[in-house]
Amino acid sequence: MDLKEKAIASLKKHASGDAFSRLPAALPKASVLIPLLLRHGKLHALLTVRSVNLKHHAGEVCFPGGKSESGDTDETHTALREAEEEIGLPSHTVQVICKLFPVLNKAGLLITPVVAFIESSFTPRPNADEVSEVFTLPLEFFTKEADHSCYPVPSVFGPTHSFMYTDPRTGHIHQIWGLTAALAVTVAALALGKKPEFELGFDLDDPASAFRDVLNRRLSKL
Ligand SMILES: CC(C)(COP(=O)(O)O)[C@@H](O)C(=O)NCCC(=O)NCCSC(=O)CC(=O)O
Ligand SMILES: Nc1ncnc2c1ncn2[C@@H]1O[C@H](COP(=O)(O)O)[C@@H](OP(=O)(O)O)[C@H]1O
Ligand SMILES: [Mg+2]
Repeated sequence: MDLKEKAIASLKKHASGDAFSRLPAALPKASVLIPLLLRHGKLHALLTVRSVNLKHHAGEVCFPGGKSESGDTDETHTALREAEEEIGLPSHTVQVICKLFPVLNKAGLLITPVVAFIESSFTPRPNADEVSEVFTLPLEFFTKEADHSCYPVPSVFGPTHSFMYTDPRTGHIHQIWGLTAALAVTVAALALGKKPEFELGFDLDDPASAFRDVLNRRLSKL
């Protein structure tokens, strides 16, 4: 099996399917697309920098995504629609792999991560109202200790991870932290089948249990 097939097989083992479809319907929902691509023979992930003019998370690094709208058929539809709106990613060129476990953010938004492969040749067309920059980086970056730090402040699960990534293409230094870092670390560990050099915070063989526990704990406090 090649790198991409291995990643797909490994990610599919952790697909949440519709296991979370019976959660309280009233919870506001959002989706993020975690776009993976092959570049120079390695798995990469695509991230965006949010416009500084946005009301929430201005200037922060995040995956393409956003809130569910009434016309969306499901969480995957939301992720693909948002990615098309934000970075001009044509939905028909995206190979959706799976949905992962949803996470509840601090604002009480239930966020479903949708993992997908996009074409290596994709050229982003950022919508300047929402996205100021798009960049890709090797997925294995999120398994290394070198540019990683950890704060003892609870995030989605375990402590808050933070990474400083210097994009060799632009020289820009990006901080990737909190929710986005937690998702990136998870997908890197699952897709590469590799424990990070730092404490992951959950069992790589059974991440679903850890995510379910965290979600139930958060839901019980609502
Ligand atoms: C997917 C969102 C939650 C909603 O999309 P929208 O704002 O409508 O485009 C998006 O805001 C998002 O991905 N936010 C997180 C960005 C991030 O990871 N920032 C750094 C850490 S903040 C954090 O982790 C706190 C939290 O959200 O619980
Ligand atoms: N055309 C537009 N111009 C400016 N802001 C927009 C916009 N379309 C959406 N937004 C804002 O962009 C943010 C992300 O939207 P989405 O959920 O569609 O990704 C939201 O703001 P907030 O930062 O207040 O959440 C939303 O109000
Ligand atoms: Mg958005």
